[in-house]
Amino acid sequence: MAPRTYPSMSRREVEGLIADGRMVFILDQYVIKADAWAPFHPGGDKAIRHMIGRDATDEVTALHSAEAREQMNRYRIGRVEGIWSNFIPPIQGGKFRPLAEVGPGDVIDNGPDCPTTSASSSDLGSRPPSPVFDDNVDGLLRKRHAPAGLSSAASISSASSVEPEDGGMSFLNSLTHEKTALDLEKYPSIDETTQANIVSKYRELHQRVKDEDLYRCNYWDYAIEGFRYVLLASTSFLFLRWGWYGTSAAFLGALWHQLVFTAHDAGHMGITHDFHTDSVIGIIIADFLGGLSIGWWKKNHNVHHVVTNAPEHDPDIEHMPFMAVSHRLLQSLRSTYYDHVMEYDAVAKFAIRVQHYSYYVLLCFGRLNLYRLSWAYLILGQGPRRGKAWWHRYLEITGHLFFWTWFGYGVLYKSLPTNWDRFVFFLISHVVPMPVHAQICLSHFAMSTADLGPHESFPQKMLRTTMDIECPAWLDFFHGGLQFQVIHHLFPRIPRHNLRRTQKLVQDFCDEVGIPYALYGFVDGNKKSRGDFG
Ligand code: HEM
Repeated sequence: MAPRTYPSMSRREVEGLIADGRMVFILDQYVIKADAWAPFHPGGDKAIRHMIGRDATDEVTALHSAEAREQMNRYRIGRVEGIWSNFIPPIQGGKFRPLAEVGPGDVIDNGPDCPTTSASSSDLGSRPPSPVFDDNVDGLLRKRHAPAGLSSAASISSASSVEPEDGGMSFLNSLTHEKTALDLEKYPSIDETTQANIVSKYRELHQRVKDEDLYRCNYWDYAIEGFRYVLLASTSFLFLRWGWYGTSAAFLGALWHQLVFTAHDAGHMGITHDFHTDSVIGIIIADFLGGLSIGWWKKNHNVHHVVTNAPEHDPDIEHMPFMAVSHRLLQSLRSTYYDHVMEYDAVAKFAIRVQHYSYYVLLCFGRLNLYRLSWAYLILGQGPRRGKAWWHRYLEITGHLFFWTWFGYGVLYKSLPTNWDRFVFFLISHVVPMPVHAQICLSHFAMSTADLGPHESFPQKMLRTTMDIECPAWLDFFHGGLQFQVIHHLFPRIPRHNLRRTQKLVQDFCDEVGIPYALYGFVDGNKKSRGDFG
């Protein structure tokens, strides 16, 4: 059968479709209209919404299987010529003109009516109502220098006396501009040619990753993980039997800490690469064994991967009123993920003032917050109700009933003699996995939260907003792949045990295109995240 041809579409025509409410993005020079598919999309609609009006080729390639990519061809409606100049998606505040608004004398072409050369002040002027450039909030609190070789996006200035009340707004805005300027200075220019070159080298890198077979999962590595899990579970069980309740709880906590890593791999389809198989693995580990919802996690995490470290869009850095990792959160931003305003109220003012002390304490109770979010997700049916993932919710609910039967009834109620023992067991088992929360925060909290505009390429943004942790290979099991967060963000479906090999290729890529690669020791990374050591 002759391949189907598609009409060439101008940028203005695409704009008109988006103004009419269509979910349109660019993929491999084709215009994709995803409206009909969105209700069935396992990745949810928000991930797609953040790509509207953009060339989503690299994001889509990173997050999908070859079969899903193939499936997208069905939604082609046209093609575009040359380098696509990204719009700011409507969900991020972009404004679009309906085609009807064009008068007879107006030229409709694919020209760059969006600035493409740099995030200049005129670019700022055309942006959504809230300012969008910034750096970390600890910039408000203390002064430190980034280690040599690392972007000064992460370096911080001092202004501990700042009170960002209404009168502080202009200060916050000027800080935003200042931090953005720093990023623009330290990272390659976001002009069209430079970014196109980075994209082209990134695609070559991806080809090298495939040529070196780095997507192939070595199941033996997971057999070793499985052996570790069984060892931790049996040790916990034996100590429970012997009446060593605290020790038993600690081993159970250690098991949960380790299990999260494999749930993360499965959530990204990074084990078998089969959507259903990896989903079931994820549900068994997260829901049946851990009492958490992998569906909630995926919904949250998918958005995090497409808008990493954007204060108003990325749920992974939205922890108001308890913590703020960007000064922009000190102005009651509206979260597009949660669809509500993250108030900078009296509670937030107090909590954020002491966040460098409360940080680790809050992390100790991170798991309790995950229960809350998981239940809300399952009870309110926030997951996909149609499409290939419709049944996940029911399996997850079964998983939660199973979890509370073995843990709530079997361990806490039946095996422990007193309420005090129950309380201590619960506390220890839930605090011991705390390092996983620190490991998750570590990758992003100290990195830039600036928005350099719609023309920054996917690879540059991932490298600017994410850091890796240096550790010896024998400690990889403890970090569970999260130490290679940069590599993971560039290629989320690569199996965890291949990330160390991929790191070398990424370092060469960074050297070639001149993007700093943020690599810290575990302690230094923590100092940066917490922000006031040293
Ligand atoms: C018509 C367009 C699209 C189609 C047909 C489509 C299809 C799919 C399919 C079949 C999956 C299941 C996993 C797989 O087999 O790879 C999936 C997952 C996913 N998609 Fe899309 N997709 C589209 C657009 C997008 C866009 C624009 C984004 C944003 C970058 C996106 C983000 C995701 C994410 C994050 C997942 C992972 C979901 C999970 O495993 O829970 N998709 N998509």
